Amino acid sequence: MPKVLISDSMDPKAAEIFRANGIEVDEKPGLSKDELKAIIGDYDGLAIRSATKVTKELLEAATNLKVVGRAGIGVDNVDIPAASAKGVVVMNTPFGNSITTAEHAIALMFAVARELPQADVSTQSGKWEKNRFMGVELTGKTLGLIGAGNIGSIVAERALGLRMRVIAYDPFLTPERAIDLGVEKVALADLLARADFITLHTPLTDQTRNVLSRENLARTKKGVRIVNCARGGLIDEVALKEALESGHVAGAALDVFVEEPAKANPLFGTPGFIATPHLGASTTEAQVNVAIQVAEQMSDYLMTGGVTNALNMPSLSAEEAPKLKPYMELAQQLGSLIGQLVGRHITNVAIEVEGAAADLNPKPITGAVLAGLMRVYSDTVNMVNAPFLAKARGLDVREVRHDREGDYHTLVRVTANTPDGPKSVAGTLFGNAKPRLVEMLGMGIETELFGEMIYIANDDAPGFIGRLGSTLGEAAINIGTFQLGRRSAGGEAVLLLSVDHHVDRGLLERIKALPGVREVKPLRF
Ligand SMILES: NC(=O)c1ccc[n+]([C@@H]2O[C@H](COP(=O)([O-])OP(=O)(O)OC[C@H]3O[C@@H](n4cnc5c(N)ncnc54)[C@H](O)[C@@H]3O)[C@@H](O)[C@H]2O)c1
Ligand SMILES: O=C(O)[C@H](O)COP(=O)(O)O
Repeated sequence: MPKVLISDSMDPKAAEIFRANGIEVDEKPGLSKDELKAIIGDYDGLAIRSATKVTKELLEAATNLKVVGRAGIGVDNVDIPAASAKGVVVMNTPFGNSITTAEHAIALMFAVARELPQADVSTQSGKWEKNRFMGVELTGKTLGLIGAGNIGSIVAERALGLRMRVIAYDPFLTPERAIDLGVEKVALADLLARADFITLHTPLTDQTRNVLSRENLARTKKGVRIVNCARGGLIDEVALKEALESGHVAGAALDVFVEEPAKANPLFGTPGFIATPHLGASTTEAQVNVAIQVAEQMSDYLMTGGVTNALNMPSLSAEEAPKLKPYMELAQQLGSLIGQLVGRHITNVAIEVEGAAADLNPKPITGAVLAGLMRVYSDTVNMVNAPFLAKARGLDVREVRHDREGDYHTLVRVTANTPDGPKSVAGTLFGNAKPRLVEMLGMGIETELFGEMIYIANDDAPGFIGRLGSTLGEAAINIGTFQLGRRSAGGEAVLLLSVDHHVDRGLLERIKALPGVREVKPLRF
């Protein structure tokens, strides 16, 4: 039974769903880094929010981990390249808390426009500072959105309802989408110069880090008010403090900080500054949404292989997964066979599908071929890390889909280009379920690929099979299956035999020494 650890506080619905899916679950929010590292090896899945840091070091200790599920959007607390290299799927719930976070941004915009938190503290301390708190209206003001994705779009819609004018800087926003949203797409410099309010809704990346840098803050309109419900690190906090103190920035409301938990921060105590402790997603509705989604997605993956909202693997729905499963098994076997036949000499690989296979999502098939192929480099390779490993090795991968149907109702062919020319293997499914090799190096041969096998290329000549049988018999090696393919009578032939025992180097040398043998390789599936 797979085991999942929930290491951040999460709605109880998550644990209920894991249990209902037959998954054992432990809820241990608030563990220290070392405590988490000490137990992570026991778990197949890790469900987190933003507090748990999934570092390379933690992943190294996570010897059984298959999936990290983020109940929320931002995954900057997960080392995705390290997870991918380890073959761990990372998934998030990209929509579950968008409305809630957009509402928090709007709430902070009002709060900063009318200094609501400051007025609350003053009033409750017995002062009646009616003249101190002179705010501004939102109506008619220009709101500058930096990032117009899921959350930014909802903020835009709400702001238009408040009769604001909305301009947006987002290099990936298409002109059509901007028209749909009712926003004006602008360059960053234009946004900085024109916005009365700026709200940030981008992930933290190398391109967005410090997007409100000291220089860019200086380019903003005097009296601008700034809201950040996206990520700390998008704004230079020290420069923002100075801009608030000088009065260039009239107010700023931040939900997120460079360092979290933000127990101390240069901005704390600065006039015009409002802080919330990363509450953007903290509503009952959003937390129920993301808990349900993450538990369902992780359960699908652990129990059926279905993949939804993964950041390092193509999606595979729970409906597709059972249909694709035998294909992935076949694809992995073909990749493994070609890898074992040609070793590390492959420069590029083509994965062709025809017949029924051509109607399927090709990505999982490609991933499975690469997972088999890349075994020549690493024993720990799987569908998640194989494409990354292939890329790192400079392997060029091509997917080809044929509409034609050949001799088989469904076929997957893998062709590797090597310095000795192209080498290919092909397989089908018997009864839509059982993988079978049907072609090898241009010759028809029909066999299952399993356990320990021996591949022999030889000259098709009388007496060879008898001599091979005797050689194996003398070594007490029992033959399980025996399949022969040949290009033409008396020409080049291939043999694939499964054996019940491990074949040592000495025996392989004796087979190689038999008359007519061109090549011998042990295979393992
Ligand atoms: N405070 C919270 O509790 C909270 C809650 C939810 C999400 N978030 C954060 O909000 C952010 C946005 O979430 P989302 O769901 O809208 O994400 P999204 O992926 O839907 O949208 C992000 C947008 O940023 C744009 N973008 C990317 N690079 C950019 C750049 N260099 N300049 C300008 N725009 C750029 C993208 O094109 C995209 O449209 C994420 O960082 C997420 O982690 C915070
Ligand atoms: O990216 C997100 O989804 C938010 O930052 C929410 O973070 P949280 O789950 O820690 O509240």
